[in-house]
Amino acid sequence: MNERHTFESTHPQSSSHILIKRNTPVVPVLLGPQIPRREREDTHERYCRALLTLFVPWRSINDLCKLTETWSEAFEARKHLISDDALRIIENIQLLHECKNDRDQHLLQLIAAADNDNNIDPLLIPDCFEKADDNEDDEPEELLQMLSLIDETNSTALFKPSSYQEQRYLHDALESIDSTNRFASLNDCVNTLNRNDYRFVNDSNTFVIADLHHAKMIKGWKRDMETRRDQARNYLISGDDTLETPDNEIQIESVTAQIPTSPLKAQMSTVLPVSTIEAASLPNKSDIITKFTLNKQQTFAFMIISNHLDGDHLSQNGTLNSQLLMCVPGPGGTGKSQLIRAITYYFQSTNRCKMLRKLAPTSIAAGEIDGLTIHSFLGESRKSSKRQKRIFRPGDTKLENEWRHVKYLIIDEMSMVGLSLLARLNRVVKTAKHVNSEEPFGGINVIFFGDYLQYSPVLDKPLYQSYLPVNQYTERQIDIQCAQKVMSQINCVVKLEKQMRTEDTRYLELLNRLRNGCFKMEDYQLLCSRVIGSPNLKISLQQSPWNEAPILVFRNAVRTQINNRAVLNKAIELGVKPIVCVAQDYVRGAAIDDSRLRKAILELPDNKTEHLPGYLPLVPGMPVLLTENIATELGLSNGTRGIFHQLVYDECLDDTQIYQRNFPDHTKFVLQPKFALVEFPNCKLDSALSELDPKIIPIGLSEQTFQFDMKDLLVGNISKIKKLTNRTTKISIKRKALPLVPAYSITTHKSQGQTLGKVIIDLVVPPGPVEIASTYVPLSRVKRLEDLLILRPFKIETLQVQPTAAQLEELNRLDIIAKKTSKNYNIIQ
Ligand SMILES: Nc1ncnc2c1ncn2[C@@H]1O[C@H](COP(=O)(O)OP(=O)(O)OP(=O)(O)O)[C@@H](O)[C@H]1O
Repeated sequence: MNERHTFESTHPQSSSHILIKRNTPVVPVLLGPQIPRREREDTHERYCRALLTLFVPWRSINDLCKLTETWSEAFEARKHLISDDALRIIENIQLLHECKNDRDQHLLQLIAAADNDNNIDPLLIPDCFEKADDNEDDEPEELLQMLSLIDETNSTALFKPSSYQEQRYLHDALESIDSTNRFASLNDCVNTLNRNDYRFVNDSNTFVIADLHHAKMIKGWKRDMETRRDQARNYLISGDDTLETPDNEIQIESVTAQIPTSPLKAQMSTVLPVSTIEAASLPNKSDIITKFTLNKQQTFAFMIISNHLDGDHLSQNGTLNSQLLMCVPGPGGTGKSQLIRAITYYFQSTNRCKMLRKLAPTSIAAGEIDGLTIHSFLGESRKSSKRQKRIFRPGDTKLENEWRHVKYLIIDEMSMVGLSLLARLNRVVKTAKHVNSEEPFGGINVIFFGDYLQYSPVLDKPLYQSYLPVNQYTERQIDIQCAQKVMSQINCVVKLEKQMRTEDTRYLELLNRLRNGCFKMEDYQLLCSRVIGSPNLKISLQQSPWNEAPILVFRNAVRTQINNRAVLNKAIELGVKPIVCVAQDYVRGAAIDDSRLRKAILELPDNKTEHLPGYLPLVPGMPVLLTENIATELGLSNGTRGIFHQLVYDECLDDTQIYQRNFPDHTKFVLQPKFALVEFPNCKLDSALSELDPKIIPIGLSEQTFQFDMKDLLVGNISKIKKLTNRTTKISIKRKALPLVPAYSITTHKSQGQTLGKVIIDLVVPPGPVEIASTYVPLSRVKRLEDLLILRPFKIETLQVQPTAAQLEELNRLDIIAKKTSKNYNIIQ
């Protein structure tokens, strides 16, 4: 029995807590932030404070540190009170910090070994490698106090774009849209709006005050959605409709001639743009090729994969590796998604859908192919901090169950997959499969789809990145090299070249020249004929269809401003009062009192606030984008388009003065929204939620934490600035808001992978590097030139960007493998 001690009766926790002294040695794991490093000057004070509170007996703060002492003086003065045992623990804490350097050295040896024999055991590489100093807490109280010392008139720029050119760019982009007639109602009315006698209708059907019934309904909807999401995910992972797979269940794979009959399965497999499936008996391969009207190249790829699945590859050319590591590259619109649908249908119709896993780097791309995001298998979500990452170990039954039956892995939108992301996935799959670590993905067959000339991954290196020697190896560098090795082993390539989306051959040829870096003067002239204001262009942006066409821009700040204007313009057209939801921001659980800080944070573009907007203007019938993955499995993810129907909110009084500058005087600010009802036409819910129409989804408040740098707000205080230079000026903000933004304008990045009806595109690129994707992605979203308008005159040079050397090298490599593939599989061509 361990020794137990009670607290004194005056101790606040005396009735609920006791102290236990363990008889056997244990390794304590401290919860909370890590103990700061001893040797760093900027963290030494915090180091002393942490050690004093942990190792020196104390009852009140005065026992630890006098008012006149610094924490390091207090620590020196009380060090003798720390026992020898405790001093050893302190040394071990420091040792732990130092061990991280040794670990790096160890990783260096691993990569050297990997270079020699490509034999990295995934279990030897740690799952989460954190830079030791990354996660030290900020001191918001101190920073907020400093802010209160600053004279408001001294602190000018609250939110300023990084450079003059950038500022200029944002200004010019907005001016160009303002000079069209797109927001004519807003411009005409701007004076009327601010006049007190102007009458707006309060739209009480759309904006409804919450009551008890709403509170009850939102709880029920949430539960219902969660159950349906789990069912859908379970089906996508295991092909089963049941929620749990018991650990000890013996799984027998049977191949029967039955078509899946579950309503969920039927519902998940109906996304067929070409024709509908009404299969009564098992179709053979040629039936599927006909059903999906696959072209020659699509058919070739389909046959390679389906033959491999059926074991027919063994009878092919004996030199072929039995593991299929395939790549299907193709420009936008060449039918990659269509081919994936046909492959999926083959797996389904032969009752082998458990063997196929479809993943994509973004939730929108995953939704396109009825797949899941790569991230959802890595245990990393946007919400979870580094410390909350799921750690995968061999023997993790949940992990093994998730991958038990998977034999084929489709990875779509490969241009957006980074080397480091691929390496992490490779490691997870190897751990799950428990098999020979030499084989990429533990022997699973992998098929990559995508177009390397489209947008590349954010904060990661593209898969085609060639090897660059580095001085110091980190886990990231090792990851990158592992993934490069995987990509170098691709053994089968089928290129898709026939354009299936674009109907306008002249425009198609223009797009091809653009992606190949040989854009001509006549192409430029053709595009110029679509610039708004061109003499022969007789269109009005005030009227359908152009008043509904999304405006594709490069910068989030421009997108936000255009959206605000578009919503206000629509409100005026409808004669309704403008309504704006304001986010609720907190620092350490408390609302922000300082009005400058509050305003500055609310005005941040939503790409800096974990996609929760500070201001969300709303008008009935407006297009919106969801900014959070509510249920990717049900087609409700970050980037999904919807139509706003209703807002339910609590009435609350607040000082709205601080928001007023951004919106007209008559705007109503909603500070406590409860939920919004949004129609998502492509949502995969099989039946309507209780009391709602089909496809209407309630979107509740979301909570996210992000960092805000107070430097710009603090610059006025010269005397304090020195103190700040050596430490962080960032504070953590917790925001509650609806995860929705208006979708009148979207960024070009978000448009990748979508076919759009009519679009208005800005082709003037912002300061900074330009890649082919910058113009190719937005221009290739439409089927015909006449579906496109260009916001303002642009330079031909923007469209004469060449593919990078690394891109060209990889495209050539894939070309060579494609030729070999064609020879090896000539029987099925
Ligand atoms: N074999 C086919 N028969 C008929 N229509 C097809 C075929 N292949 C593709 N399509 C149609 O062409 C359009 C573009 O196809 P898809 O979305 O599959 O291309 P993609 O290569 O995935 O494009 P992106 O890279 O932009 O996502 C779609 O409307 C699709 O239905």
